[in-house]
Amino acid sequence: MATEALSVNNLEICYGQSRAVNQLSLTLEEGCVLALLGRNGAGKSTSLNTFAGLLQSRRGTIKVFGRQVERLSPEAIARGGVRLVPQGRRIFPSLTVLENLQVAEQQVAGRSNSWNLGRVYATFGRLKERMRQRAGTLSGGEQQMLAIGRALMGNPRILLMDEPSEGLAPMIVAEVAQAIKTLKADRLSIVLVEQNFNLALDVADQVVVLNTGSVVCAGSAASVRAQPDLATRHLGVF
Ligand SMILES: Nc1ncnc2c1ncn2[C@@H]1O[C@H](COP(=O)(O)OP(=O)(O)OP(=O)(O)O)[C@@H](O)[C@H]1O
Repeated sequence: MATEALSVNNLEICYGQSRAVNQLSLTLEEGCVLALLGRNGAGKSTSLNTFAGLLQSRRGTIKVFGRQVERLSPEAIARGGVRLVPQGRRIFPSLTVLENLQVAEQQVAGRSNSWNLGRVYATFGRLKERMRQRAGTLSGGEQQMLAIGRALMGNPRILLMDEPSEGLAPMIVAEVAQAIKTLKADRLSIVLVEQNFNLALDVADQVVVLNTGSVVCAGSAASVRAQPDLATRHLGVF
């Protein structure tokens, strides 16, 4: 039977009195990619930040490999194997590639520390070539690889990726897609927030579409692909 990596049930998330996400439920199976899609302001980043413990939900549960985490600190959730690749990358621009990776390194007690510098460099050859270069001088695509590499150095079991294709040229988006496929082949479980519909459908197994904080469609990537009008209605894709 498939193992549930992340299981979210009936989540409600508010900013003060304003409700950003309502009754969100989803299940991410181990080794799969779940794409969370929707227009600007749909509630995607809010949901992802809540899964990472950066925001507190008002209602609902979040389970990571069966363990309830919605009241834990971001640090405890990260130690439990959940790592966020934040929107805008948030690397340290004045540090080198190597230093960025080193400061992100975290040994996790009780779990095999399967990610290290060597493995990150083997996955992203470009980072190895540029390891002495200041991160702020990397191209957008390279910075995205570094942001993913930093998350990997924390030995995640679940990666939460917030719009990794943002601001990247199509050729580089293809590289990001390839990287996601490589990580999936390594059995990482991934929630991918995207506005790039084609990238999301290329790599995802499951798709959840949000509109103004509510789920308007959920299903396999194949079933979403078979509903072309959905993209126009909820995602602004023409
Ligand atoms: N810090 C905040 N305080 C108040 N409201 C917020 C805050 N952050 C987000 N919101 C609101 O919550 C809703 C969901 O925003 P969110 O950033 O999650 O959307 P998104 O789907 O990630 O959009 P985008 O693709 O533009 O990042 C929006 O209406 C937004 O204005």
